[in-house]
Amino acid sequence: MKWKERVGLAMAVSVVLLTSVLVLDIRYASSGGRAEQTDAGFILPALRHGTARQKEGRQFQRQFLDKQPAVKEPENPVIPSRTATVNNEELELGVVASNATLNDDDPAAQHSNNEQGSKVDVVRDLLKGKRSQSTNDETYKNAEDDGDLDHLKSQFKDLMKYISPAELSRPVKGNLRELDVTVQRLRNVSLSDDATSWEKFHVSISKEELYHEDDPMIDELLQDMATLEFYNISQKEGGTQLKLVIEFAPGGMAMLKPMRFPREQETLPNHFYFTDYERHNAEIAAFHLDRIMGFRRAPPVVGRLVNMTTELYALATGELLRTFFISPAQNLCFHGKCSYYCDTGHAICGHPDQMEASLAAFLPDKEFVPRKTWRHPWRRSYHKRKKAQWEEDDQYCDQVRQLPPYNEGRRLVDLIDLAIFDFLAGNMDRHHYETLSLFGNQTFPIHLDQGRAFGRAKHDEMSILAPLYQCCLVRRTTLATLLRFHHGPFRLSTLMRKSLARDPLDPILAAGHFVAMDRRVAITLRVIRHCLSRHEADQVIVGLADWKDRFSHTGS
Ligand SMILES: Nc1ncnc2c1ncn2[C@@H]1O[C@H](COP(=O)(O)OP(=O)(O)OP(=O)(O)O)[C@@H](O)[C@H]1O
Ligand SMILES: [Mn+2]
Repeated sequence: MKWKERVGLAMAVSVVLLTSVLVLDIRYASSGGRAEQTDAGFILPALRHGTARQKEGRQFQRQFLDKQPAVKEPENPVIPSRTATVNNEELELGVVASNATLNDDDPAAQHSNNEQGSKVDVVRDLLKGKRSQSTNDETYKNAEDDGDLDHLKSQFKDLMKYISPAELSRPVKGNLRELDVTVQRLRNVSLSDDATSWEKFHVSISKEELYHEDDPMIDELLQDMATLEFYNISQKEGGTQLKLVIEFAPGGMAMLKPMRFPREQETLPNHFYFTDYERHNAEIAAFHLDRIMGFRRAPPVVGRLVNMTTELYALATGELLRTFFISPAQNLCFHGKCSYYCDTGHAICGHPDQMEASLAAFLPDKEFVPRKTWRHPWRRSYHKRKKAQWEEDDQYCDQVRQLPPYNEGRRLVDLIDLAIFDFLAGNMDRHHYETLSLFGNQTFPIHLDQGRAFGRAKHDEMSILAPLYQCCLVRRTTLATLLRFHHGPFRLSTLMRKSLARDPLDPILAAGHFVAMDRRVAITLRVIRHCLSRHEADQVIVGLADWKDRFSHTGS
């Protein structure tokens, strides 16, 4: 035998021996624990169950798991859009584009647009009254940083006559008449002394809001979700992207959305609103925004740094478990099973096994408090070439106003609140909404699923405001809130920064989003002003007559 052949033979023998050792190790492990095959190979059960074999297991995965046979092709390749221009088509606007004749010198209006010459540019110019001058972020510095509050106050003076000056300095009290109509009352339940924060949350939900302003129970719930030990995890059925249902030992559940990308990564330019990734930080920020706006219609959400080894892998079973693997960079990853982005090419990976996530408090069980799902009248087409009717018909709102439940009561104006909330957050993904059927139809829509908000800080998606500019309808209290955000001294960006600072994963948003929110407040106010230039104030501002009555009596 030649020297080269001998070396070759020796190497072949050692490969065979090494493989047998590996196989034996796995067999051994599987007799004690539950070795499971993943898409990318085997993972030692030691990782899954407790700490005894954990160190050894980690060493094993470091050494070998990335050397397993090549991973499968992604099961679910995402088909990219063919042309970038389709995006602009989606952004076409109706009534604002054709009618806007607004003009003011709000520096916040001078926003940039990456898509030169798009239809959105046209709308922006119309709203602005002249071509945007600046593409520089400096333009949108917070006013309080500049000591420039007087300048802000000089704007929208025309809108000030619909609110009282006191409403600029503190959150407005909505006209919440039925705060005492609660789950507790309608279901006739009482709480035990050792009730969990979830139980307290559930029974206190009212016909008007999910939780009461300043209720300390919400902080308790956030704290619990951020710190309590996970007891069980499973994949959330339904929905398009991966979500986990977390159960905590004392009872109580949360919906987990994992972090996929750093905060700075924006919606990919070729992604539609319906192919965009969900962002855990968007869920967190949207909860804070909803609360700051005084709606309290979004379930509480908190950020948490999750240990994937001990908190996820150790508890995963079945199909979910089989999707865990170690990446070539030695990070622990998994992808779960769902219809979008649940494959090896779009796996969620830790550093090496630490992962940020958002945890949203579960609403009460549907058996206990049933919910009704409604199709949103301003739903987008969710198709890369088709448009929805409202995108082409400026009179669309006239039809909606005829239909129950939009023909009477609060629902239509609630959807306009929701549109303003979504516009501030940049969320285009509002296809359905839910209400608690226990409370009938005259109750709020729950603000659920904000995972696709905060995707583009420099882009203002005007079409999100379609319910506002097509119906020309807004609650007086929402107008007061927007004016307060605009005038300061605590502008929306300041309030958001302060509120988000309490989250364990702060900073939650990249800086550009704070600038964007202040800018969008001003844009929304200009749209309302535009409506007021075309319609009687009583027709536009809901609750104006009531307030005038009260104001003339009390003077406050
Ligand atoms: N906090 C919650 N408590 C109870 N159920 C919830 C909660 N959040 C969401 N759900 C339910 O789970 C469903 C899916 O959640 P979500 O909409 O956030 O995920 P998604 O993947 O974005 O779904 P989709 O792709 O359908 O938009 C919701 O329609 C809702 O019925
Ligand atoms: Mn969604």
